[in-house]
Order: sequence, then structure tokens, then C-alpha cells
Amino acid sequence: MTSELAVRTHGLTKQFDNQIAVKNVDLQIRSGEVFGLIGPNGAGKTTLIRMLAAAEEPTAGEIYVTGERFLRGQNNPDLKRKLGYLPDDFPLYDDLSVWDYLDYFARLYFLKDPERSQRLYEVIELVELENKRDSPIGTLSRGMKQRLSLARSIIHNPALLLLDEPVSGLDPIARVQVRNIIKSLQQQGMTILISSHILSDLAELCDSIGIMELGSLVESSGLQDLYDRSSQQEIIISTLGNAEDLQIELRKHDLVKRCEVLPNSSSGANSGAKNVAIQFIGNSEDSAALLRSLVNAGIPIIDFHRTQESLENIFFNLGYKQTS
Ligand SMILES: Nc1ncnc2c1ncn2[C@@H]1O[C@H](COP(=O)(O)OP(=O)(O)OP(=O)(O)O)[C@@H](O)[C@H]1O
Repeated sequence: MTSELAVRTHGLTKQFDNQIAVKNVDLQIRSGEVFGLIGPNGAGKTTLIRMLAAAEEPTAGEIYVTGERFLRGQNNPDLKRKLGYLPDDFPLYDDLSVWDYLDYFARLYFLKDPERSQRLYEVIELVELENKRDSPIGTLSRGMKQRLSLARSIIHNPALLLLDEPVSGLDPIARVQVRNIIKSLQQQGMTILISSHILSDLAELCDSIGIMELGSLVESSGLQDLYDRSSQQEIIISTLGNAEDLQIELRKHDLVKRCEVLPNSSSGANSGAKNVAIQFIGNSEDSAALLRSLVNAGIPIIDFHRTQESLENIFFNLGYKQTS
């Protein structure tokens, strides 16, 4: 991943009549990262994505994609070629076959044979629709249709892929398939912005998270940074010594907020060990420093296990409303 920015917006604003849908958004997405956009219904996610996709003209502000500025009121063809966009309601044509549908869009991007056919084979393999290549779209399951839409949005190998609710309405297996495709695309170097109400999916996929509320981007940071800042971590520490010695050492640390000796486990690899659960408010480096100091104090640690709060809990802890 490079530190170059794939997306940069400055003061991006969209007003519909009396309604400000997106308010003064400064967004930065690094090249090669998967950026998750979350927020309650009506927060402005779709409007923001539509402006980035050049499907909606901003009322004010600027958009740069891979350093190139969108010019207001112009067609920006070169810039649009860098973008792939999967809206949440893109129409499919039931009578067309998978191949003909993708071929149609490949031609719109002026892909010429033999590269065009090669690209079609490539994306059909990526979205695992090889055995449906000649099937009419109307006969595909919902999950297959969504994978086909994803294939359509990347047919021209865009630098930036914008996905608006790509897993909504899909069953768990279909969601995993879409997630795996997104991971493959990231490995190929694509930058991906994805909005979703399914925070567990985003937690698995994203490098960074942006939170929108009432049109504003109220949070934008690396996922790990968000966890470090916002989550109340629990750490389970197991010692071969006695629990009191461990507790005495733990109480010397300001970042340890609660300390509780757990009942002994009578089976498993750690049977006989004493387990202590602590509430810890530090980041990853702080927990590494805590472990180091316990070892240096001569406590015979055999396990030190951080549990991570879910992204959903963090979202609620930050005071935001239900997302779906
Ligand atoms: N074309 C439009 N005309 C008028 N108002 C609009 C239009 N599009 C969106 N809005 C309003 O802008 C606000 C933001 O809507 P948007 O669809 O961007 O939110 P969202 O975060 O994507 O919501 P959801 O999670 O429900 O998809 C809402 O109040 C919506 O009613």
C-alpha cells in the first residue's frame, strides 16, 4: 500500500432543495486501501458515493481522484475511466447472458479483442460465474446477480471501486463470496470504498473506517486506530505463579482499570494456571509494554490474550445511532 491518496475531497457539499445531504466533507482515502463508510439511514453515504462516482454534481467543494481534479460541469472522461461504481439498485437485463452483458459494458469502455475477451474470462473467473457464462441473467440467484454486477463495475479495471451496500439482502454465504472478491481486488491493487450496514463485514475487510452522521463525516481513521481509541479491551492473563502477585503488579499500571481473578480451569493446556481478566484502556503498544513489564517483574506468564470489542459496539459506544 502506498501513502498516495486515491481520493481527496475538500469541503464537499450537496444540497437538495432545503435538505443538506452532505456537509463540508473532507475525505481522504489512501491508494490500495479498503475504506468502509458507515452511518445511520439518511446520513449521506449514498449521496457522497454518487458525487465521487460523478453521478451527482456537488453543490460545493472539490474532488480529486488519484490526484486529478473533477472539473465541475464537464464530462471528465479520463477520470471516469478510473472509477468503477456499483450502486445499490443497478438494473440487470434478464434476457441477456452473463457473457453478453459483460461484453456490452466492455465495449462501452472501448475494450478491443483479444483483450476484451481475455478480460471477460478474467472477471467471470474472479466472480466464480464460469458455469453460468451462457445463462440468461434472469435465471441467476440473487448472490450470482450481485457478483455479476460487481464484475460489470470492474470490467475496465478501475483504480477506484465504489460499492454502495454491495451485500445488502444477501445470505451469509453470498456475503462471504462478495467479501472474498473484494479482498482479491484489493490484492490486485484496487482502492475500494464500501458502504454497508453490516459492520462485521466491514470489520473484516477494511483498513479504514469513516462514520457519517447528518451529512457530516464525523470520524475517519484507520480501523486499528479506531479500535485502540474507542474500544474497551479486555485482556486475559494466565500465570503459573499465584494470582495475588500478578494483581499487585497490574495495580501499578494506570491503564489497567479493572482486575478480576477468574475461576480456575480444570482442563485444557492451561489447567493449573491462574487467570486474571483486566479492563485495559491502552493501545497495542501499551499492551505490549504491559506484557513486557510483567515478564520483567518475574511473573511466569504463559498466556496474554487481548479480546477485541466489535465494530458495532464501538459504533454504539461513540454515541451513534443504530445503522439499520
Ligand atoms: N435526490 C434527492 N432529492 C432530495 N433529497 C435527497 C435526494 N437524495 C438524497 N436525499 C436526502 O439526502 C439525505 C441523505 O440521503 P442518502 O441516501 O445519501 O443517505 P444514506 O446514508 O445513503 O442512507 P441509507 O443508509 O438509507 O442508504 C436524506 O435525507 C435523503 O432524503
